[in-house]
Amino acid sequence: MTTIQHISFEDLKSKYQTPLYIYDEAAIRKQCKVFINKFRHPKVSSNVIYASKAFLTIAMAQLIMSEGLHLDCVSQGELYTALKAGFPVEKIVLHGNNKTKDELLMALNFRVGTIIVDNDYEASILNEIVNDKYKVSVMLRVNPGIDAHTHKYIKTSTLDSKFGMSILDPRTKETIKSLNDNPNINFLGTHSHIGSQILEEHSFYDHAITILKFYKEIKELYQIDLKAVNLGGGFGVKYIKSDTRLDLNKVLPELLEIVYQTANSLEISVPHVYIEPGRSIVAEAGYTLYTVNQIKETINKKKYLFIDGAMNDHMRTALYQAKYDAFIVGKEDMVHDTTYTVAGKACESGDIIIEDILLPDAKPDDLLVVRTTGAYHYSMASHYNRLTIPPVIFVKDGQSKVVVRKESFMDLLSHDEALV
Ligand SMILES: Cc1ncc(COP(=O)(O)O)c(C=O)c1O
Ligand SMILES: N[C@@H](CCCC[NH3+])C(=O)O
Repeated sequence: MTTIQHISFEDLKSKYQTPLYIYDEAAIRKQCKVFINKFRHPKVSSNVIYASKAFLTIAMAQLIMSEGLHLDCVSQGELYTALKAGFPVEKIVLHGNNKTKDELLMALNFRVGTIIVDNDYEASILNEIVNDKYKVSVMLRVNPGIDAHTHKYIKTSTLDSKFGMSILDPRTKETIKSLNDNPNINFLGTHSHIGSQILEEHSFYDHAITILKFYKEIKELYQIDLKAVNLGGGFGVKYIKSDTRLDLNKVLPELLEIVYQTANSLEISVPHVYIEPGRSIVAEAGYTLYTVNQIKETINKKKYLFIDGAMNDHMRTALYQAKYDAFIVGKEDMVHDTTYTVAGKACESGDIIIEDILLPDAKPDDLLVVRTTGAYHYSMASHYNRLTIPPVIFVKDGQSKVVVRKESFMDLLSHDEALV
């Protein structure tokens, strides 16, 4: 792979320098279409909401809008980006486990489509501030206690999780009742998300069944037939060759079929189903292009390949010990017989991009492309050591377009105030 969308990595380097986040726009669009076309069922209505935390810029919000997905925002910043992009407000879902009253008011003022309430305290604030001028749709985030097989930092559904209210907690049902009874709220149902980068399809099915059983309890207790269910995201992607990609063509329709069958057998209404994928829309469409700066061998013969980026633009290895695949441009067909640890410029021993990867013999000025960096890379980037955050480009049909321009040192200083 020496080109991407018919453009060579060398040309991208000459035009934009490195490090550089590159998105294959066609690949993102293709993935959106997979979700839109496969998350369908003749008897179940459904929508796909893109979880913007994975990667959001104005251009990305516009892409998502043009593909017809809804948008999940978890902060005022994400919400503001979406609104600036012209995203239809009724298709925006506001999340967050720790929303301030200001955030809730902002959501109400802008008439955001749906607010997902995290807990009973937040529900009490919302119950107070809604009014009869605008009947907002609301869901409650619940925690079904599904132990998904993924890194502990990206599990979200254990009983002591900071997100949502446990379905085993009696206060959860009371909160649902209070929201449902509020005449200024259109209470839709529950939201739950079992974690991220889940590669076992059964976790998704068990999740749906558990939630629908909870819906049955709500119906029996309060005679409330909940209208909708949001089953979150978490669809795993392929980072390295040994990962088996989740088969979305199978999982997405199957999930709706399971909702349909389970609702019927429990004798509850079949709810409208939302899902909220983030990573699976963008991860594999993204690449980070670096230039090899130095190669260093330790006394123990460990070989470091120092690139011109850092953990700042690639946080997931330091944070989750995530594994990545990479290649050296123009050397893809050479023998891969040297083990390198790819590391960056940050002043941290944990500043590792890839630990132990087999590559061909590398030289300074080689271009290194790290694959599958489209999700939670740009969005988690930092300015540690006052490094600038790389620009972001979209490529498609031989054309490249800057969607986030290169930061300058002046940008870095733009919020500083001098002492004297
Ligand atoms: C509430 C919620 N929805 C959606 C997502 C998106 O998850 P993913 O990027 O794994 O699809 C997350 C992140 O884990 C989340 O916390
Ligand atoms: N940031 C995480 C996933 C986000 C989880 C959101 N609840 C990652 O990079 O894998």
